[in-house]
Amino acid sequence: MAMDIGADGQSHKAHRSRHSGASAKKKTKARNKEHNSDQKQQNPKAFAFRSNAKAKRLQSRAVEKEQRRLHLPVIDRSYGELPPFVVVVQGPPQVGKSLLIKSLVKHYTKHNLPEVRGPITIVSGKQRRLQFVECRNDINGMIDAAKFADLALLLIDGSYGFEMETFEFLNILQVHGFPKVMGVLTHLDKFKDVKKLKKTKQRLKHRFWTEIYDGAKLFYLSGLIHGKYPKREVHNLARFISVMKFPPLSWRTSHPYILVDRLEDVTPPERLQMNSKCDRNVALYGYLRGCNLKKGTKVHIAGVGDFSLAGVTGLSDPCPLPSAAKKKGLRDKEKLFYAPMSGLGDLLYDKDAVYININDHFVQYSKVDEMGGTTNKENKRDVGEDLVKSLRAVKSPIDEKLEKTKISLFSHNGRKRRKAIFGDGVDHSNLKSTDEENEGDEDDDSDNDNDEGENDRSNEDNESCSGSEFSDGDEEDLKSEGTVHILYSTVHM
Ligand SMILES: Nc1nc2c(ncn2[C@@H]2O[C@H](COP(=O)(O)OP(=O)(O)OP(=O)(O)O)[C@@H](O)[C@H]2O)c(=O)[nH]1
Repeated sequence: MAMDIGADGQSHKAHRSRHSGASAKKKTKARNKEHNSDQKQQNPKAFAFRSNAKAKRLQSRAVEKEQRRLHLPVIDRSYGELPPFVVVVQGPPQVGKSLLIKSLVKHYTKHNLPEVRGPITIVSGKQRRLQFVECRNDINGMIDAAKFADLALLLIDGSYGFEMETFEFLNILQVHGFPKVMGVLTHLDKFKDVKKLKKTKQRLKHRFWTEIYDGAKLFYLSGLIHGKYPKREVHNLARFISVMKFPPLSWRTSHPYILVDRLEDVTPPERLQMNSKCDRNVALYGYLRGCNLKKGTKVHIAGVGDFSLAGVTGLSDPCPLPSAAKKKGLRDKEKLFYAPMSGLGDLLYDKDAVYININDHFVQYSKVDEMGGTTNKENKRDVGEDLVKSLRAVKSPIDEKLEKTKISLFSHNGRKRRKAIFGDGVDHSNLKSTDEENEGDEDDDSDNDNDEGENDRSNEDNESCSGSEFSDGDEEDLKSEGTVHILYSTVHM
């Protein structure tokens, strides 16, 4: 035993640490803990990873970085306003493709789409336009869609599971550069059991991931509300599409291609009359993507064949991006759309005409009383109203009527009456004699009779020549006299 002897001569016992008992145990525990933690904090990076998932993530990131370094950077050659991105909606029959496009169009434009036909272009943001296309369910339709899709929305019937169409389309996408893909599960309202629904969602998600890649986005549409997808879910899906990035696909950036959203047969009618099976001239309209298209290059029209271009013309943008960049978001006025094949907005463009479709219940005519006058105060007939009414009741087109018309240059009767009526609704027959003018007054009455529903031939003629004042009797007279009829049916709107 050691003994210290102090200056005062007293001896002190050295401290003996306790080896047993509660306090000894406590101390040993604390010492061990300290020792362990010291070891842990020694440069943890120098040793193996601690979290499995984290290591996996780090590794895949490192590989990705390495791959990016090995590849040439993708150069986006596009300049100016980008053409709309194409969103292809694909899925087996009756899965809800049309309904989804209608819901998305309604979300973006606040307009109801009567039917989905051809590409539908909409302005979805200040810098972005989208073109929705429904993918046909045959192999050719899928191949075509894979060629122009920037994003493919794969619709899957959740209550049924994956179907062949989805796998086929995925395989086709593989060989076309694989654009962005997003899955959408529908018909989930058919599950009554919540547990089963949850399990099915999980199962389908993992199946989807094995087909595409781990973490591929799968969207759930829980069911229908008043025959439409819930607004909140459509809104979320639309947000995803709006912020999605579309990296350029290398083959596409080096080849010009057009998704045709309108076509028009511009073959001269005379050529058609001579031979109904003659070669046609067709004008195709659409946004040019990829690179520049030159006149004279050969083009391939999917499903039709190879052709040489007769000409290329730059047209004004039918669905331009909003110009002012002041406010955040889009004002309602700027939410534009263009869907010439679907009849959205009841507006249809043609090369030389614009057709406006107005539903019957929006059109109101003032009533015509039995005496032929209108019931309004001034007792005047509106020229425009007559014009529209006569056009609505036309039973055969003008070319058919012209075919039936006979022209004789010399009249037997010296007292003939000429009337040249033009489609602008104005009677140009100012050369009438006085007695003819009197007859004209009578004509007014008989014309009104026609309006009340007489369906004889002269009535048809009257209607076609838009604003004519001929009565039945007069028409017969004219025929027998062989007067030349000049009919123009141009309508200025
Ligand atoms: N219960 C239920 N019905 C749905 C759902 N989605 C779509 N439908 C219905 O399924 C039917 C078919 O919808 P469409 O949008 O015409 O399907 P589609 O894929 O365009 O059909 P095709 O053009 O024939 O291939 C419609 O009657 C929809 O109301 C859903 O999530 N739940």
